[in-house]
Amino acid sequence: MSHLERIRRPADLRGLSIPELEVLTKEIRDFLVNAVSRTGGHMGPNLGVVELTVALHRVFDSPRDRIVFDTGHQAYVHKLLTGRQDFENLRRRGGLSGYPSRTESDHDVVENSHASTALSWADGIAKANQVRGFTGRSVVAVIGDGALTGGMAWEALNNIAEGQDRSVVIVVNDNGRSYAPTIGGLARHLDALRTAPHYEKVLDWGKRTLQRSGPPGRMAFDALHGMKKGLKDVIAPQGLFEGLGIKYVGPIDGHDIAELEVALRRAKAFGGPVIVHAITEKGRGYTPAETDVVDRFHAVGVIHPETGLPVAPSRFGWTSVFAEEIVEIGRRRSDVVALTAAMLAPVGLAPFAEEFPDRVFDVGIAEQHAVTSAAGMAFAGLHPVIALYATFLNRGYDQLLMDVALHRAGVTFVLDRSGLTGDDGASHNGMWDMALLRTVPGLRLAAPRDEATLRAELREAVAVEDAPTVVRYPKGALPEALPALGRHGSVDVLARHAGSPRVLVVGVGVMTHTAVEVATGLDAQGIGATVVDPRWVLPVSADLVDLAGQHDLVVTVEDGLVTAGVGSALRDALAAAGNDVPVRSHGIPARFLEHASRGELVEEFHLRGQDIARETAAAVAALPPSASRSDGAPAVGQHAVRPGPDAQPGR
Ligand SMILES: Cc1ncc(C[n+]2csc(CCOP(=O)(O)OP(=O)(O)O)c2C)c(N)n1
Ligand SMILES: CC(=O)[C@@H](O)[C@H](O)COP(=O)(O)O
Ligand SMILES: [Mg+2]
Repeated sequence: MSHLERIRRPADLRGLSIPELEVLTKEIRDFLVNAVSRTGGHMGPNLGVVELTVALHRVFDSPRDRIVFDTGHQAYVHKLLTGRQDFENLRRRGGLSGYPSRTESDHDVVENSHASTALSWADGIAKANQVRGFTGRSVVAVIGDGALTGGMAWEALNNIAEGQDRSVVIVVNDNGRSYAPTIGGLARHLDALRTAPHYEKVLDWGKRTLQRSGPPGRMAFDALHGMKKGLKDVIAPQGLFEGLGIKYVGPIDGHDIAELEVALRRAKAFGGPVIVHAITEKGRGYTPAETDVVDRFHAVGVIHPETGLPVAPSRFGWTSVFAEEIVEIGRRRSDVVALTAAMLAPVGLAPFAEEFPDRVFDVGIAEQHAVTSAAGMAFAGLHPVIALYATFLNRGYDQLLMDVALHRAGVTFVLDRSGLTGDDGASHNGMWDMALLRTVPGLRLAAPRDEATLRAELREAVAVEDAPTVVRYPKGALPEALPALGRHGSVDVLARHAGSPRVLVVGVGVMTHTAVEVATGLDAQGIGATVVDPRWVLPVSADLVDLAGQHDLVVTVEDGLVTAGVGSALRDALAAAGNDVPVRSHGIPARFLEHASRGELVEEFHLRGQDIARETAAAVAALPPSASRSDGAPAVGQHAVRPGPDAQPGR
């Protein structure tokens, strides 16, 4: 039986010698490479925290001492050491979550995978321990150098510094990268601190050499030692943290368990706020990750463990289309600039950065700052395009509302991973953007259905200079092209089936493909359905309201919150127009979703074409006979016009 197999709980670590621990860490790395190669997941981040996590669980007494992981993507080792070693179904329905999960273990605290929150969690837990009289308990927050660039982290540091009698141990897991190398002044500061080992070595050399060379040498060393504070502030300027009132311990070799344990025990004994600065290597111990220049295997799909190469080559997807089109736009528009929150490559901005290095800005994991900085850029004559994953825009909602929209700033938001993403768990689904953005006055949101509409709607978006625009699309591969048969005003007509009563099926974005399947299913039952794509889905256009009002039943299908998305907006608009045509909305339920595949969630929420067709047919059968508003001929057709090349966003 391996050392790892004998670890059932953290206490089992404490009897191991350093040589045994070294065997254990090798076993853990081998386990991670083999397991994550089969399922996909966060390989690099977890290979970088093997020794750190072992040391943490040897020094602290989880769950009495709470250990909080920021973002949570680097908690696989923590799971292995707390009784969870079945990674067969990692990130799959019924298997382990890719993030901490309270239902899996009482060693887990934060399930949210949005970065930069751990210090605030730790501050809150420490305060609660104090108020409740729980003495002798430590709270540990493990935060990456990337997550430390998030504003929340600094709000928390400001507060943690106030609690000089609260034991908060902040472990900065500094591997110098988010995906790419971490940007900004903080990164430079951490770099400076990283050089500190040289500072200590210089001082040791001074002690050994100068003091042995007689009075002149001793005088020189005394002068050097007298300058220690000054020198240290120059060579190893931990003033930033100690100036806040937070003791700084480090930098520590984050792969030396003995050194880590000495530092962590010092920090634990300190009894107040303390930072342990651990220098780690993302992807350590696995050559394909160590040599990966893009992101050190930050997040991988299923790969060959020997080579690290993907088993299935990645397909040309939504992100690739955006990556191409934004470069084309950049060539035509010198005022267009791009912003990313530490995700340049994942959101598809690498080609833009390659061609326009002075017109792309990586702000770190700082979405709030990105949004308001973009408002400043727009005010000063640029057209910023902020590319984010949809779920991370949640963090910049107030800045979008009050800095961009209030000032009618022409800023374009490109939201990748919108809708159901699935395997990354509850906080990664891009399910809230349309519900949130419905509330923003003046904002216009487009949801392309295929490559052509993504290119067209992106071009239309950057042409708007007096309001925020949003273009949102899902994760992964592009669907087939879905050309329009015609247009009803600003609304694309995709399919028309005669029959009575008449149903209007409104598809939002990629869900228009499902809408077409719904109409086909209804047609087979003699129910006439017309399928439309509003393109600019929020605010709901007068053309769509007009069209809906001519039907006997309206069905909407969207990859967003069913309670507050396009369907509910259309229902409200029809009511405001005095039209009582029933509207059946299909979308994502307003609850937190367990990790599963996108397909499993689509099926669970009855969002397949056949599901919606079946439910719609039942609704039609229940319509009162008087409901029919016409002879069943499709309401569109006579008004249909060919779509213009770059139609203006719906007003
Ligand atoms: C608010 C937010 N924005 C973006 C992300 C995407 N993201 C996940 S991990 C990561 C990089 C984190 O870097 P770091 O904190 O240094 O941890 P490491 O992966 O290096 O261990 C990013 C940007 C996120 N999870 N949350
Ligand atoms: C933890 C985090 O936020 C990212 O690493 C995310 O898991 C990546 O998602 P994709 O794999 O969809 O790019
Ligand atoms: Mg990092």
